[in-house]
Order: sequence, then C-alpha cells, then structure tokens
Amino acid sequence: MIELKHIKKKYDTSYVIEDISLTLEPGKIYGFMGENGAGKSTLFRCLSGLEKYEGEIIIPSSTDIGFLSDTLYFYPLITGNEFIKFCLEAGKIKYTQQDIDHLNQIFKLPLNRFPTKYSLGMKKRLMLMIMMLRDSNLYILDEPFNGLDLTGVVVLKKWLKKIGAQQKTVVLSSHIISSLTDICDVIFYIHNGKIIKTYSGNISPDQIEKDLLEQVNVMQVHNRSAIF
Ligand SMILES: Nc1ncnc2c1ncn2[C@@H]1O[C@H](COP(=O)(O)OP(=O)(O)OP(=O)(O)O)[C@@H](O)[C@H]1O
Repeated sequence: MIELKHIKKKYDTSYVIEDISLTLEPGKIYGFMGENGAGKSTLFRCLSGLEKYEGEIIIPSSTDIGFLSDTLYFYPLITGNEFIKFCLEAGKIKYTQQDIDHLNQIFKLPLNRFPTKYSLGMKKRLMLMIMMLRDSNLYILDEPFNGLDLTGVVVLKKWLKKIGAQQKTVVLSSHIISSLTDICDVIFYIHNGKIIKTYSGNISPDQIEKDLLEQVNVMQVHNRSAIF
C-alpha cells in the first residue's frame, strides 16, 4: 500500500500541486488524466522521488520503482542493446542477453543502432522493454502510449493487465480516454494541481467526455467566451 498525504509542490512562488492525498493499492492500475500543465508529470516525479515536495509519501522500503518519464533522454554513441544493459545493471537487475532478444521478438527494435536515431515510437518501445525487463512492484508511467503504434498500444495494454494481475501497482497518465478506461481500475481527473474527480468501477468514456466538456464550459463562462 502506498500513501500520499497532503502533497503540495511549488515552483518559485506558485503551487502546481495542491494538497493531493491518495492511497494506491497493489494489483490496481491508476490512471491520471487532465489538461496540459495540470500537474500529472510533477506528481509522478514527486512519487518517484525525483522532486522534493511538501507532505508525506509512504512507500514500503522493499518497493522497486520503475519510472518511465515523458521526456526521454539517450546517451549518444550507445546502442539500444548497450542502453538496456546499462539501465538494468544500474538497477542491479539480473538478466541475460536471451531475455533481451526474446522480448525484442515482440518489439522488433534495431538494438545494434543508436537510440538517438530512433523514431519517437521506437524510443518509447526501448524504454518499455527496460520497464518489462525490470521486475518492479510500482510502475509509474508518464504517457506510455504517446508515440506508440497500434501494435505497441496492444502489447502495452496486455502487459499492464498482466502486471496488474500480479499484484503490482501501476500509475500512468494518458490523454487518450479509451486507453485509460480500457485498463484502469481507478481514474483521477487532475485540474490545476488538484484531483477534482475520481472514477472507479465500470468507467464510461462517455461520462468522462461529458465531464471534460463541462469543465471547458466552466472555463468559458469564467472567460466570458464561447467556443461550443
Ligand atoms: N521545472 C519546472 N519549473 C517550473 N515550473 C514547472 C517545472 N516543471 C513543471 N512546471 C510547471 O508545473 C505545471 C505542471 O506541469 P506538469 O508537467 O506536471 O503538467 P502535466 O499535467 O504533466 O502536463 P502535460 O499533459 O502537458 O504533460 C505547469 O504549469 C508547468 O509549467
């Protein structure tokens, strides 16, 4: 069980995360949606320990965190295969070349080439391979679907369902409503650094769309202009 208690984060003088409290259970997939700049990536960086914050995050000490950032960086002159090995060795993960080759039968990446020359979707595939090879119990995936092709999306969804069934905790964000409703047990709608809505159970994409449009209307009324 992971607990976030009254998490706040400010850059300079303004808060971009305001008093978020959540409990994340093993075996569940949690989705975060919200407009650009709502605070999703910032919250994920706080949860993964990359950012300082106010409040408290309680994560069992035995938890291995697999974090996929929405900003991908690759060292020049390191091949895809070398990059995978580098990341796994840095995380003290046991692996064999056979494990990498086996997984690459699905991802079909030119692992002897430099990832700096990969397309966006290929870079995303490479990072997902690393996520799949490390046996984490908490996966924090910031926009994992972004840039993936149709096959990549199907493979990712299947893997997420599998790790959810293995009692791991998954936290992810997406701007694609159906990607979230297809796989998430709970979806949080984050707006201006606050969770303004939580969906669980049988989550309907139509209801989410309706709520998003309502939110746009609220903003339009506030700005005294109408688009729809
Ligand atoms: N390093 C930083 N310094 C100052 N402000 C930042 C920094 N990182 C993020 N912000 C601000 O924090 C707010 C939340 O940004 P964040 O990246 O968390 O949003 P997001 O919900 O992930 O957006 P998107 O959907 O566009 O990826 C934004 O206003 C952003 O400008």
